[in-house]
Amino acid sequence: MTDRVRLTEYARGGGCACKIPPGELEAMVAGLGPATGSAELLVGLDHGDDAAVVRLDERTGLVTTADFFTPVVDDAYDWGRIAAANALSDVYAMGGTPLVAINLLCWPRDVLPLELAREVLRGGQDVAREAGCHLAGGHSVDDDGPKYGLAVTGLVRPDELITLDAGRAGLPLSLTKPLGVGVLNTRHKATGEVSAEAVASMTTLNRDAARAAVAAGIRCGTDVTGFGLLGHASKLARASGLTVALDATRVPYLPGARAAVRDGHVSGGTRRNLDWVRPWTDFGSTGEADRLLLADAQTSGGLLVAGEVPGGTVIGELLPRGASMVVVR
Ligand SMILES: Nc1ncnc2c1ncn2[C@@H]1O[C@H](COP(=O)(O)OP(=O)(O)OP(=O)(O)O)[C@@H](O)[C@H]1O
Ligand SMILES: [Mg+2]
Repeated sequence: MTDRVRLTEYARGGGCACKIPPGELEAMVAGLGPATGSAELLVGLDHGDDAAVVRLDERTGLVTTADFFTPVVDDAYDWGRIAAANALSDVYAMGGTPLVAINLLCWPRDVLPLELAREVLRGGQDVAREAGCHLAGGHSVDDDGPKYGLAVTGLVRPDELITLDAGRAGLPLSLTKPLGVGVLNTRHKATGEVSAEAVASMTTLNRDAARAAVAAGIRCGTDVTGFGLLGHASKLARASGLTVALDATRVPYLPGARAAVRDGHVSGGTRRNLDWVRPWTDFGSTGEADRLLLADAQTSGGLLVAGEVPGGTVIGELLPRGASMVVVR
């Protein structure tokens, strides 16, 4: 029975493309602050950073984040690994180290066998182990559709924090994973065709990229996930009060990504991302296929950082704020 299940058939939107669109999310959470706790809040809701951070002492910040989503691939073990790598990524994106995580699981127990859920959890466990992060509990709910992810707690040195608002004009922008997992996952959902490169990319931890970024003195960045490169670059530009200039010809893509766009495998989330950034983006003569690829909703994407990092690709730079907040050439 478990062999015949196609998990992506149970997903309304795939992976990070199932997120509430950026504009709607920001309207929804606007005004939820200010902070009310006793610990000093180092990173809160202000700019929509990847995680919240509170200060424990002079040298230690506590990082906390949660992420869960619908199946992006049919293979339960791979989906578990991808969801865990994606959730852990938000701690890495802040320059932190994950310490302990708990599973968040929604499962349609009348429809899908629990042994399949075990496979999902096994995938998450293996990736958490690779990250050196305890997976020590969780919460499980009977639901209409499967969803999985982690709540992760980590540590960061306050002077090594990586945030959206720390950009400076003149810094290069680097990306540490190729784009295209969104369109490849959309193709997988439609046709069953597996992209081994996409699975390998999504299950790769952002740990080494984050360590390299911190070692390089980088203090501004984020991970590229559901809002696509353009969406996350927009948030960075807005928080830092700068313009992001992207060189579309330098952006790396996974094999097959361009063909997947050509064949129409573009998720609703990706189209919404593009619509969201249009008002402040100068696309020059960039064609529609490239615009869609740059807006492609990623799941467990790479880091976008202000600086140069070993293993990353320089794809643009930060400029003083100009007429457009994002410029694509
Ligand atoms: N329901 C909510 N209440 C309060 N804040 C929220 C809520 N949902 C999202 N946020 C905040 O909005 C910002 C953007 O959320 P989003 O999930 O896109 O970030 P993220 O965790 O970096 O995403 P990803 O996992 O795709 O990298 C974050 O700062 C997040 O904490
Ligand atoms: Mg993030």
